[in-house]
Amino acid sequence: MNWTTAKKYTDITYKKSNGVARIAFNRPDVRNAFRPKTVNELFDAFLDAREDTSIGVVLFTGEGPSSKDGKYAFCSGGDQNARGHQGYVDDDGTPRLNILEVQRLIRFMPKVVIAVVPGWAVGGGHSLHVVCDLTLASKEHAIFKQTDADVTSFDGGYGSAYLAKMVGQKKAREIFFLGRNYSAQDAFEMGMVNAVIPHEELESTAYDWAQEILEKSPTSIKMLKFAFNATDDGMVGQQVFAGEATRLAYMTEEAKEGRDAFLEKRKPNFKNIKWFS
Ligand SMILES: CC(C)(COP(=O)(O)OP(=O)(O)OC[C@H]1O[C@@H](n2cnc3c(N)ncnc32)[C@H](O)[C@@H]1OP(=O)(O)O)[C@@H](O)C(=O)NCCC(=O)NCCSC(=O)c1cc(O)c2ccccc2c1O
Repeated sequence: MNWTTAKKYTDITYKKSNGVARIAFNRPDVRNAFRPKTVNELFDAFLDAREDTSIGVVLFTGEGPSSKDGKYAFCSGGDQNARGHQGYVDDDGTPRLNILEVQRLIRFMPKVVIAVVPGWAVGGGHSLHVVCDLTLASKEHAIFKQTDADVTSFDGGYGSAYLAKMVGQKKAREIFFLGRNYSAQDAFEMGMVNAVIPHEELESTAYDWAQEILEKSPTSIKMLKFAFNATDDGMVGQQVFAGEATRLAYMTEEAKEGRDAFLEKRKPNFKNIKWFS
């Protein structure tokens, strides 16, 4: 893996290598909790990865270990020190819940996002792994836990409802209502983790998975992602899928005839276009 720093940030790291982007929380001493600054940086990096046509897969992870106690974390959710009256308070004093915008960016980007979980995935950090397309977890250090009900928070979107699609209603309710710790193996058996990987091999395995995906047809991968999403995302899911279908339609001869006819101020001639079934 030959990572090159794509952009320098304060709260995250952002690197690229051979078609893969790597975005990582970089606040290991607070278990990679996110504050508004972290979330703004995440949004910026994910947007760059979405727009970079050389990138097909994003690895989303957490730097570590903590300099205080040597423990690893993917993310422990919203930084409780930054939590104000109505949300997580920005430098300008505005309260925000903008991690949900990052969730939507991950969900709707036409690229595969893999959560690479080296340690704790907790609260809003748990929800982030849920919204990613795939999750790989450290055999020794990954722990999954939902603390929302301990801190009067509730991710009522993908974090809970989509989790229930993944692990079943009873199990999802147990995860949220009891807030217990689950190992990588527990999470794998529930269906919310794709593979349990020895810690030392976690990053290289994630990179190998990314390279395997990059051997596939980009159009197939993005249409499949949007098709998987569509059944759970309602009209927005249909819109995102249809947007890509429109792009494919724009590439046809009949679309070019429609555009040219308008520009040439004539009636379009679709007579030679076949009605394939
Ligand atoms: C993650 C833990 C279970 C780890 O426990 P452990 O015993 O290993 O470590 P410590 O507790 O000693 O933590 C070490 C160090 O880190 C600090 N820290 C950890 N997590 C946070 C945090 N989230 N915010 C601030 N600081 C944190 C901790 O204080 C220690 O500092 P020292 O100075 O003492 O060294 C455990 O740490 C834990 O339970 N953490 C809290 C998890 C949590 O409740 N997260 C918030 C859930 S709510 C949320 O994330 C959320 C955010 C949103 O923006 C939403 C938006 C819209 C809808 C829903 C949202 C949402 O649910």
